[in-house]
Amino acid sequence: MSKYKYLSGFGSHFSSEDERYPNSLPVGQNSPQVCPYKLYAEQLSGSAFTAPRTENLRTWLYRKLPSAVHQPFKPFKGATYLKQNWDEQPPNPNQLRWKPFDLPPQQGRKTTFVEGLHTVCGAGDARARHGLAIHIYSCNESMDSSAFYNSDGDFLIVPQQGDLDITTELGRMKVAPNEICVIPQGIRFAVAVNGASRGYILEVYDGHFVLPDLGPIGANGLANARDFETPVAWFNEQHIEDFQVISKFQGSLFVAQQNHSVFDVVAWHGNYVPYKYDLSKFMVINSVSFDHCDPSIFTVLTCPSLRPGTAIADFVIFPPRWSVQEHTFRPPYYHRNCMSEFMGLILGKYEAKEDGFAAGGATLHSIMTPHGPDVKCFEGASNAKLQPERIAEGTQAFMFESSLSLAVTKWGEETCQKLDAAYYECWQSLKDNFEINKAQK
Ligand SMILES: O=C(O)Cc1cc(O)ccc1O
Ligand SMILES: [Fe+2]
Repeated sequence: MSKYKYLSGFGSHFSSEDERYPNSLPVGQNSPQVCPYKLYAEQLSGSAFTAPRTENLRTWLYRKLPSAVHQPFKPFKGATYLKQNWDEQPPNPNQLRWKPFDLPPQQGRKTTFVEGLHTVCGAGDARARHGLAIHIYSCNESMDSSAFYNSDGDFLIVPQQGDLDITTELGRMKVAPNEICVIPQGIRFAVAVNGASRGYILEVYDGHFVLPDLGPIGANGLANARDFETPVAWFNEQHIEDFQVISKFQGSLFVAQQNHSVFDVVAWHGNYVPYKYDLSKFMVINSVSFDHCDPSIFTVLTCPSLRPGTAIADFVIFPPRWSVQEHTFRPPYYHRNCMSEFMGLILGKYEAKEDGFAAGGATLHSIMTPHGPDVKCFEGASNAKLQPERIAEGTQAFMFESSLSLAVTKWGEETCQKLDAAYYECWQSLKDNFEINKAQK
């Protein structure tokens, strides 16, 4: 039997007990004078106590020891390239493309998920609770007797290579490439891997991810709430004497020692939870008449700003689908955007650029930076016979789209040595096809 069990739904109020400990959840109240099994009650708040009901997030944890039982935090020196300093480099308005980011070297010291966090770009300040960061993780070692939590915001994790076996305070989940997970602010988790693993992380400081409104689409479609999966309660019965808790706080990492595991939650209830989602379950909506729709139709999750309809960050995918538009240039249009567009590739090829944009790599088209299909894509799609066509079969590209203007770190621009200096060339041989013929005059 699989060790992974999930509760289905998004934004639900769940209750879960480790099946080995029935009746561990208090009935009818949160703080009994003495909890079942003499557990400690601890509330984890993901919103202000007074947030409106629709946004109010909290979970009650029933655990062997409260989280407060730990030694003082000290600086953690293990993750050299995790940054929240957006002034390392001068601003760069160019189209940027990265070749696949390195996996850790096979020889020598191994790297855990936390040690392998590399910040590529970002904006804002975790202290002001506004902004975001985009990281690449690259690791080949499981976290052992340690856990990580992010005091600064939520992590949306997009594995590109290697399955992640994630133990959280609320339970265990397996997240494979073409699946994603969200670990909300404060929730402790440990990542185990099997071999070299790599992926992308969108970190948001402002608030939490929600499903986009569907407007005229109606009550169903895009990412359906029932397809989100939250792990069931599980605690590690093994006693661990020497456990390290690593915290990201105001952009820096700290570590505290404690004589018990953080994975000691026997039961919990609430709506502030980690979850995973299989991208192949996305119900694609698109034009069945003419023209190319804006990519907002492919939004899986959004972290809204206070400005209506304007996201701190959207997580958008480009899934396999039928393309059927008539008298239409079907690939993405040429464009300039008042939003930042960071793209990654999980599998296969991206239709607007079949060459040069490889799985495990990335592109960044910053605010107002012009971009669009390369020459090959333009020529091909301008001359293609328009019949129904299955596109992006076996592929999955995604975009983190943000209303913030993102700065690239020194690691992103220099140290990683993956920037493709020739990227701009993909547009240079686009011809001026302008012609005035009789029919148009
Ligand atoms: O730039 C990109 O490739 C992403 C993108 C895709 C699309 O279909 C329309 C606009 C857009 O920015
Ligand atoms: Fe774009």
